[in-house]
Amino acid sequence: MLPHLDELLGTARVVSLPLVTRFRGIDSREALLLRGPEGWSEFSPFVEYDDAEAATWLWAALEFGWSPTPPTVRERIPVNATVPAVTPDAVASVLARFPGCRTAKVKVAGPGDTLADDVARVRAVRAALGPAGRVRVDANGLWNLDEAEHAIHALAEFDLEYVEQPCMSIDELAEIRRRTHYLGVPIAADESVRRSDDPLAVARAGAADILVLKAQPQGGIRAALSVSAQTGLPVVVSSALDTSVGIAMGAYLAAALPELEFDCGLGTASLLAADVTSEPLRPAGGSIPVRRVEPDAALLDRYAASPQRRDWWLERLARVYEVVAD
Ligand SMILES: O=C(O)CCC(=O)C1=CC=C[C@@H](O)[C@@H]1C(=O)O
Ligand SMILES: [Mg+2]
Repeated sequence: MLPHLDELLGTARVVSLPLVTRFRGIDSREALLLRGPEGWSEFSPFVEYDDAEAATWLWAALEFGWSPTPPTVRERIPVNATVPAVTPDAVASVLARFPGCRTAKVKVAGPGDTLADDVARVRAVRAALGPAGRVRVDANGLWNLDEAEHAIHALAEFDLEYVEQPCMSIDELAEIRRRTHYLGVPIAADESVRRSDDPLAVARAGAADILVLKAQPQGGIRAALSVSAQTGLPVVVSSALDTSVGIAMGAYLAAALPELEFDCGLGTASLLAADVTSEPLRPAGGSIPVRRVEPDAALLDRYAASPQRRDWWLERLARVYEVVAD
C-alpha cells in the first residue's frame, strides 16, 4: 500500500520559495515535492513541527500523489485575500495581488503588534473592500481570554465574517464564544482542528461555529472530508502556505465538499514571490481552478534549496516515513 521510501527519495525535489511579505515569521517557504503515479504532490510541514506531527502531512502527500482524487462538484474555488501583519499603508498593495477577491482574511495578534495596530489594519482592509466585502481575522490562538474579548469587541465595528482561533485551547474557544455571542461574530477553529489528536473535539465541545480545514495537516483530502461530514459544521478550506502543487490538494478538497458556503484561504500562491510552475494557482476573478500542477524543471532548479537544506528535508522525509510505516 505504501510506496517504497526509495521511490519517494528518487523523485523528491526540495525548493525554497521567497515570500512577497513576511508571513508567520518566515521570508521563504521550503517544500519537498514528490511525483507519484497520479501526479506531483507536496510534503511541507513547517520546519518547527516534529516528526509525529509531520506524519499526517506525509500521509496527505502520499494520498494525493498515489491515489485518485475523490469526485468533485465544482471546477473553481472562490478564495479570500490573505493579509499578513502589514501596516495600513501596505494593505492596498497586498489586496492587489488577489484580483476579484471579495473576502479578506487579516492576520491579527501577531508578536509586536498592539490592538491599535490590528484595528488600523482591519480598518484599512474594510475601507478597501467596501461595505459589500467580507472581512475575517485570524489570531492564531495568540490572545488570552480577556485580550480576545477586548479585541473582538474593538473589531466588531468592521462587521467581521468570523474570528479564526482567537485563543488556543478548546475550553477558551468555548468560553470566548459564550462571552462574545451578543456581538454576533462567529468563531472559527483552525489550530484546534489541524494540530489536535482529535479533530472532532472542538465541534463536540460546541466551541466553534466554523471549521478551517487544511489538506496536508489534516492527513489528506479524505481525512478532511470525514471531519467535515462527521461534524456537519460549515468548512473553510485553507492552504498551509504551500507551493501551487500543495494548493492543488486543497483545491480538490474544496471541490469535493458538498457545501461550500465561505470563500477559501487557497489564494496564498499570491503571497509567494516565486512558484514551481509558470502557471501557478493564483486567484483570477476571485477564484482558483481545480487542477493538478506540474512543476517546471527550470523553476525546480532555479529555486532548489541549498544542499544542506535539501539533505535536511530528505532526512526528515526518511524519518517521517518510518512513523507513517508504523
Ligand atoms: O487562510 C488563509 O487565508 C491563508 C492560509 C493561512 O492563513 C495560514 C496558512 C498556514 C499557516 C497559518 O499560519 C495560516 C493560518 O493560521 O490559517
Ligand atoms: Mg489560521
